[in-house]
Parts: sequence; C-alpha cells; structure tokens
Amino acid sequence: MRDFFKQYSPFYKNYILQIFYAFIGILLVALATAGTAYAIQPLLDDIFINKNIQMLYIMPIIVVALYAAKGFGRYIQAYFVSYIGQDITRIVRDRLFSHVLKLDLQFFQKTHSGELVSRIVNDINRIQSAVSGYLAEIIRESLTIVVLVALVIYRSPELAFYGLVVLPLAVYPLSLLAKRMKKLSFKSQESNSDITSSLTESFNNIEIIKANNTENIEAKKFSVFNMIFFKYNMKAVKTNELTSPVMEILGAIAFGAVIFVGGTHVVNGELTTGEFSSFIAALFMLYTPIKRLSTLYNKMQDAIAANERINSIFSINPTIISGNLEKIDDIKEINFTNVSLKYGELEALKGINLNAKKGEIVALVGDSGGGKSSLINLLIRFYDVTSGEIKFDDTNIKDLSLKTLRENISVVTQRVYIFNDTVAANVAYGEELDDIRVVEALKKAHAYEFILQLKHGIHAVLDEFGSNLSGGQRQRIAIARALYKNPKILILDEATSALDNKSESVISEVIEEVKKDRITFVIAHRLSTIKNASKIAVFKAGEIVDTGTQDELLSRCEEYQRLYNSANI
Ligand SMILES: Nc1ncnc2c1ncn2[C@@H]1O[C@H](COP(=O)(O)OP(=O)(O)OP(=O)(O)O)[C@@H](O)[C@H]1O
Repeated sequence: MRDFFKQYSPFYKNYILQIFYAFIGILLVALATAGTAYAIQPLLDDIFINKNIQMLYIMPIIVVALYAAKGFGRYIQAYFVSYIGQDITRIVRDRLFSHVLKLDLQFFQKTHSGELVSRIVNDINRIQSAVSGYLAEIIRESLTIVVLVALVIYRSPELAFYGLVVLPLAVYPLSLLAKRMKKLSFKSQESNSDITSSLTESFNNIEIIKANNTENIEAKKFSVFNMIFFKYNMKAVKTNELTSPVMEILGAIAFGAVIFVGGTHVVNGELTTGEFSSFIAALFMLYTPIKRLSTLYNKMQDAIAANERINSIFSINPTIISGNLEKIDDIKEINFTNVSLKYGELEALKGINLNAKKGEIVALVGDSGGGKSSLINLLIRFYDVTSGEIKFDDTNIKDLSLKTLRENISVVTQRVYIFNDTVAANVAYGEELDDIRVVEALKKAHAYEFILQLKHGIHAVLDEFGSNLSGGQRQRIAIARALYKNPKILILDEATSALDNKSESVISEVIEEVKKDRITFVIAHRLSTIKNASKIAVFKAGEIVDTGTQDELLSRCEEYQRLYNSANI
C-alpha cells in the first residue's frame, strides 16, 4: 500500500487547493462526530438529571449545528476528493494510452486488444477511488478514531482499556482477509480482461460468426468467461463481507466487558450516567470508523492489484528505438545488405541483398510465407534487422527518427482502413488537410471521378468500414491517402489481391504514373500486376533466389517459372 501511495504522491502537489478544502471537510466531519458523542454528557446530566432549563434551549441548537457541520464537511470533502481522483485517473489513462501506442508492433501482435482495452478502461477506474476517495476516507476515519479515542480515554482511562484492547487482536484476521482479497482482485481483473477480449474478438469477426452459424458457440464461450468472472467476484464478496462480522464480534466482546466494568462503577456511584453514556456512545461511534478502515483496506487491495497490472504495461519499453536524424532530402537508392530477420526462433529472412533505385518499381514475389511482408516490416521498422543493414543512400535507416522514416514511406495494404470521417479527412489522414492537395491525390489515384458522384464530393462522410464504397474504390482512396504524403517510398502490399481485373489494371496504371519521383515496392501474388516492374525479386523460404526483369526470370529462374505457370493456370 505504501508503494501505491508513493507512486501517486507526486500528483498531489497539483491539487494543493483542493486538498486544503477536502481537509477542512474531513476535519469538520471528525470534530462534529466527536462533538456529537461529547454532547450526550451535558444532554443527560444537565437536562435530564439536573433539569437545567437553559441547556434545554441550547442543546437542540448545538445538535443541529453539529450535524450541519458534519453534512457540509462531508459534501465539500466528497466533491474535492472526487475531483482529485477523477483528474489523476484521467492523466494516468492518457499516459498509459500514449505509452501503449509507442510500443513495438510485436507487443500488439502478442497482446489481445480486448486485454488492452480492459487495462486502460477498467483497471484505471479501479485506482480512481484509491488515489483520492479511499485515501480521504482513510484520513477522515483515522482522524475520527484519534479524536474519539481521546474522548474515550478522557472519559475513563480504565474503561478505555477494556473497550480498546480488542483492536490489536483484530489485526491478524483482518490482514489475512486483505491478503486473500488482493489475490482475488487480481484474478477477477484478469477474468474481466478475458471478457473484454472475448467481446472484441466476437464483434471484430461478426461476419465470420454469422456466416458459419457459430453465434451459439461464441455465446457459450463467452458465458464460460462470464461465469468465471462471476465466481471470482462472489469469492471477493465473501471475503470482503467477512470483515464486518469479525469486527462486530470482537467489538461486542469489548462492549460486554465495558458494560460490566462501567455498570459496576455507575452502580457504585463512581461514574455519572451521563459520563458512562457518553463513553458508550463514543465507543460505539469508534467501531464504525474502525470497521470502515478495515473494509477500506480490503478495497485498497483491489486497487493495488489493478495498479500492478497497469505498472506491468508501463514497464514495457519499445525495442525499436528512434534515431536522431530529423530530415532526409532525397532517397536515390535503398540497399539491403546481408539482411536477416528472426521472429524468435523462426528465421524469416536470410542474407537478403537487394537494391532499389528512385523511379524503379521493385516487385517482391514468391510463395506465401516466403518473407516478402517481413522485408517491408524491416523497411518501416516495425521490426529491426537481426543482422545486416538497410541504407537509404549512405544513411542507415536506424539513424533516422521513426517520425521522419515513416513520414517518407506510404504503405497500401490489402486491408483498407477507412475512418468514419469525410473523404478529404480520410485522404489527408495524419497530415494537414488541404482540399487542393486532396483533389490532386484523388486524381492521381483515379478516384476523383467517383468521389464527384458522391453527394458532398470530397466532404462526403464515409462510414467506418467504407461499406458505402466498392473494394476497388476503397483501394483507390487508400492509394490517394498514400500519395497525399508525397512519399519517397511507396509500398503496395497485396494491394490489388482482392480486386477484379479492371480495378487491378487501373491501380497498375496509377503505380506506373506516379513511379518516377519515388521508389515503389509492389508485393503481388497476381503476376499480371507486376509485369511492368523494373526488377522482380523472387522469394523462397526467406531467401531471394533470383532478381531480374520478367523476361530474364522467365528465361532462367525455375522458381519464377513455377510461380508464373501456376498463376496462369
Ligand atoms: N509477426 C510475426 N511473428 C512471428 N512470425 C512471423 C511474423 N510475421 C511473419 N511471420 C512468419 O515469417 C515467415 C515469413 O512471413 P511473411 O509474412 O514475411 O511472408 P510473405 O511472403 O509476406 O507471405 P504472404 O504472401 O502470405 O503474405 C512466415 O513463416 C510467417 O509465419
């Protein structure tokens, strides 16, 4: 718990004013609570026993004032404490999301998106109460305890001993319960992640689920996760709710002892009824904050478990480190020299040597799993070479900042990402929006004609999956987006695979038209897409077995002949 507050303590200095107001609220509540217990003595002794008429008028006013102070204190405390908690969680959530976005692509391939959503949404919510609400309650209850203990001792030190002796006895069972709570909280949070993961997976694959009639299977899979979550939560409830009876039974034992000893003193005339009642009231009031403190301690375990899960993500650092070069004026050629790449144990690329010049279209072909996309992954630095180097002219790509590197590369993949925004915003994604440049890019991508047919032209809003467009149209928007950046390197990774022959030939035309100012890489299974390539690299099991023009390869490369023949069957 100490580590938890140590981690969040730097935040508190931004909330000095809010803390001050909250503290005033806490103080009011603690003092008014003790004041209520104190008031019982004059109430009984002065009014009921000594029949003091003046006190009969004063006491009701005092009682109302005490409760008003308590109510007001609670209100300002609740408001300012919530403010602090909400604001800290907002900041931590922003930080966590920014941190996660900067992590390697590999991290996202290994971690389920649902799990990340769960950490960023649910786990951070769990720390919200802990950083402020629980802390304030801990302070308020502790303060109330201190004031009430002082009152109890002041009333009768001897009775105070009997009343308070059980407190240390409660520590052991309560700490056992807290330990169990932390374990259960961790499990419950993990199973909450499983639920979110299962949901995101189902919604992302809804078409496949429906097409295969697997709604019931998916619902059953989900209900298993849901049941586990339910069970952990119920176990947590069982543990948490044990705290109250434990405290109550111990409290009752102390209370019994106090009645016996205190009652004897009252009977012997050593203690007035008022004093004894005030003592009992303070003792009773004391058990509420003590019980609350122990429940709070349990609740804190949930927050601590969530925080450990959050910290485990904060502690992951990207391995793809940005270089320092912020500018690259021109790229005349790219050289891959002896490049190898391993994904764990799997050697995806071995001893790759390849040269690509400005104005060239370099095609990468080969069987599935040959390593074509891996080569592109290296160029964009989604992964780093295991050995060898990739250079733009004389510059190793690792020396460029990631921002500069990626600003100069556009990738068009088979899967087109359309955002629920206007055509213009989709084309200018990530760049400053300029309508004239948007139109230019759309024209270059042979997409302007059909965009003009839309009701609001480039300001027409596309839906998230671009489902109001055909596959070929979506792909041309993706190419327009790629060209909007005016990249020095253009990559088309299976960009035409899902298209019909007509759309494919339009896109081949586009590539031909825009090639002169850049280096273009095209990965295609359909060899018709790359017939005009300046150079074709033939991949097989992570190696380039030959490089040449279509005619050269057809005359000398067996692997290419095989690919060519199988493509033309
Ligand atoms: N992120 C990854 N983690 C682990 N292994 C990977 C990863 N990406 C690819 N691989 C493996 O590396 C090998 C090369 O894959 P790659 O995607 O580069 O082939 P490809 O030639 O582009 O195939 P395709 O034509 O099917 O897209 C394959 O065996 C693949 O399973």
